[in-house]
Amino acid sequence: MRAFVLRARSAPTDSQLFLASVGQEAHTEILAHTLMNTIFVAQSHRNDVVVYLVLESTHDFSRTICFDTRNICHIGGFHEQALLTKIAKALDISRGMTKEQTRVVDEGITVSTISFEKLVQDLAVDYQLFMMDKKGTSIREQEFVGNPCFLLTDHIPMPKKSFNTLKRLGAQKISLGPKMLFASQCVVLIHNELDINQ
Ligand SMILES: C[S@@+](CC[C@H](N)C(=O)[O-])C[C@H]1O[C@@H](n2cnc3c(N)ncnc32)[C@H](O)[C@@H]1O
Repeated sequence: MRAFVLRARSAPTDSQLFLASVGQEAHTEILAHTLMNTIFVAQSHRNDVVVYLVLESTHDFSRTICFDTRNICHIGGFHEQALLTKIAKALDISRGMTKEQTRVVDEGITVSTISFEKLVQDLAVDYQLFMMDKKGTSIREQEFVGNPCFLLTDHIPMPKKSFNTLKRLGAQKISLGPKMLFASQCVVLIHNELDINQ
């Protein structure tokens, strides 16, 4: 399995605010683009990928929306609007949830009130964590054994305190080259590298 975590620090957990933030400062379209490129291939979707979108602009708890491609049946299309609608639906379903609760959104899709820190601690049990960083080891020099999990952010960088948590969990920094890319571009390059080498 390949896992991808997009930590969207500026993404609102209120569905209406989330949808209204497309093209605005929070750039919530990043979530749809990243989801699209992580899950879909031409005429199909991958079936060995789990994507976690962590939305952190909230009055109560972060929302972690999980898309597990082993169980997803019909997501409603791969265009931006379909994916944004699905995320907004998950946010609506999550209203009123207490800390560390999970609800089913659709087949293969869940929403949880768990934080990024708790999520990565849980993922570290089954996955080797890789933090995407322009200054890390080149992905072409990295050997992948077992299940990799790639950690990305939106346009707001990872806060310093998270680095200590990630270091403790053995996360390694991986680079895709000298240009600063969108998260949605990173996932294409990561998939391609693994597709060729695994
Ligand atoms: C638009 S970038 C985030 C930019 C953010 N302002 C920063 O300074 O980290 C989105 C995500 O892609 C990752 N990323 C962008 N270019 C990369 C590269 N060349 N190699 C590895 N990761 C990259 C970043 O680490 C981040 O997780």
